[in-house]
Amino acid sequence: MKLFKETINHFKPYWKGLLFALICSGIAGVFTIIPPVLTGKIVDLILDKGNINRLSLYIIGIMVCFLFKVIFESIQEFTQVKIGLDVISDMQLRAFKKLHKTPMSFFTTTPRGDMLYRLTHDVESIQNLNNTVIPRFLQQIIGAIAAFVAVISLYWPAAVLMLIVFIIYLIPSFMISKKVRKMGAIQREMSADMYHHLQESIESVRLVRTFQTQHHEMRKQETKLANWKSFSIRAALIGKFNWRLGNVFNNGAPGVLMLLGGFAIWRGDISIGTIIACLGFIPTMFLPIRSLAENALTIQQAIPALQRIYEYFELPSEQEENLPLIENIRGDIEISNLYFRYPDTNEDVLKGVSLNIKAGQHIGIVGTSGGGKSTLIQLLLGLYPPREGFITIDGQNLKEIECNSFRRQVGVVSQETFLLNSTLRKNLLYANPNASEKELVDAVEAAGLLEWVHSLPGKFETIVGERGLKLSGGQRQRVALARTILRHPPIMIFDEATSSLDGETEEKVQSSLEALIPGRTTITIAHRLVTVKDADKIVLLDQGVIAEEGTHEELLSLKGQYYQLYMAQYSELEKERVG
Ligand SMILES: Nc1ncnc2c1ncn2[C@@H]1O[C@H](COP(=O)(O)OP(=O)(O)OP(=O)(O)O)[C@@H](O)[C@H]1O
Repeated sequence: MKLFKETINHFKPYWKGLLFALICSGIAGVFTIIPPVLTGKIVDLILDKGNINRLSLYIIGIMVCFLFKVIFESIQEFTQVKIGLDVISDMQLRAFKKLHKTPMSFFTTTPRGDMLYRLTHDVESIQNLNNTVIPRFLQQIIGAIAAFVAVISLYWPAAVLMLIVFIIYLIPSFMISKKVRKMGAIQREMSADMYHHLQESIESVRLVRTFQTQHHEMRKQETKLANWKSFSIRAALIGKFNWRLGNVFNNGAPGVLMLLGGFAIWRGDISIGTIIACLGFIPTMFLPIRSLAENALTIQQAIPALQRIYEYFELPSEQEENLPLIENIRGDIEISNLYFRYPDTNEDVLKGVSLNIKAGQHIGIVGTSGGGKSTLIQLLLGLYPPREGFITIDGQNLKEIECNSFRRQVGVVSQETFLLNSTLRKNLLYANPNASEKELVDAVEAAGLLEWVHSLPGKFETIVGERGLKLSGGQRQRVALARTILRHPPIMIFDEATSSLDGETEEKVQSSLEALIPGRTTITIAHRLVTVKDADKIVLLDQGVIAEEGTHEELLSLKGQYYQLYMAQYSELEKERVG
């Protein structure tokens, strides 16, 4: 019922077009019932040896009716297919928008294959239903109603008899359809699971080859395929049985009608022409159920697909709508008594973290692996809400402002740089499509990439990413850096931005970064302490707690964890210096 209501809501904006389609279908229905009536009249005319001139008139009448039927049915079908496609596009866009608003926790707990399957295969099966079954079904239903009305007016007992046959067929057909629908839902879940496994295997091909787990992956896919196949065969068999049942009733109905009709003719209640006209209506009356049975699989696939798409409409949103925007931020950040644990876990990753960052300050965050550094940044970006505590930006609680308006003013460079399968220019301008050519060149120069770009045959138009030029780790990070520069963000975050670079490249990128820092609030996460040595304040995060805090010199003089780490990383260097 909910499914039905939701679907109706999607069609509401297109009610005018639907009404037009319905009118066309009604007109086509009228042209459907005239030919069998005329056929009956022709039979009676021939048997009574009546006026032969009327015979040609009736035949022309039948031909004209068929012509108009086809014209109106085509207009109706086209209108409905168009509306259906509009509705499907709306649905897909709504699901897509919802995904972009949903909390990050959804992405960490939902397989990517499942999301893609819903937005592609599920939408496709709804499309199949829309393009082929629904427009014809409307014609068939209207045709069947018109035929039923015509039979009532010709010889009502025939109409009652057809109704009884119809109901007898509907009961088993309904029960089988219910079963097929349930099976259809399971079948789609199985397909989505296979799709997810395929996608994961392809994405992790390097890992699979390195660990030589091809056989394991293949066996897994084979088992999934075998289960899916045997289940699909059962579903198809049951679906086909429904269709055969429809055929039995469709072919048996004329026999029953002829029995009743023959008796009525013998008693002189009706003419032979009348019963022939009634017989002519049987295929039209049975067409909707036959086509339902024939398209059972398409329908049964589309219903769970619709359900699966609708599930996405109900996903929670990251934030409520219409929160105030934050513009032109200065960059004051206050993190107060932050507690956080990831969804579906029961241990806090951050345990009472407090940190005050003044606009324009450079803060370094260091600490042991798994200490919660990246998590803190994710919370700062509003990607996860804290369990306790709060974060303010220029004095405004992050929870109470539209996070996207804040994120637009933050530049993040992390270890992972995602490149679009497009030109270098498009990849760079992704952060700021309105940047001028000069800004683009300046940003690339600041990131130390200009020389490299000029050495490329296609310069800025070189395709990079998935199917283009493969960039080294250092080049990728510098592209990410240039992107951030193009955005002129008042807040910048570097999360291990230089960790995958060799010493010489790191130095170059580091000096590019340092040139950007003055005047902006900057947070640098680093394992190599030398990266944050010059920061205004360094925070050592250990197991979700700020263990030490101060400048490089202050922390060294504490002779605590920072000192230990520093000595471990640079003891050789220090020894040399002291020596
Ligand atoms: N999506 C997640 N779901 C559950 N736990 C997570 C998730 N992401 C991280 N964690 C856990 O949270 C803890 C902190 O991780 P985080 O990535 O913040 O540490 P980090 O200090 O940045 O580590 P590293 O220096 O190794 O990058 C770790 O114990 C990690 O296992």
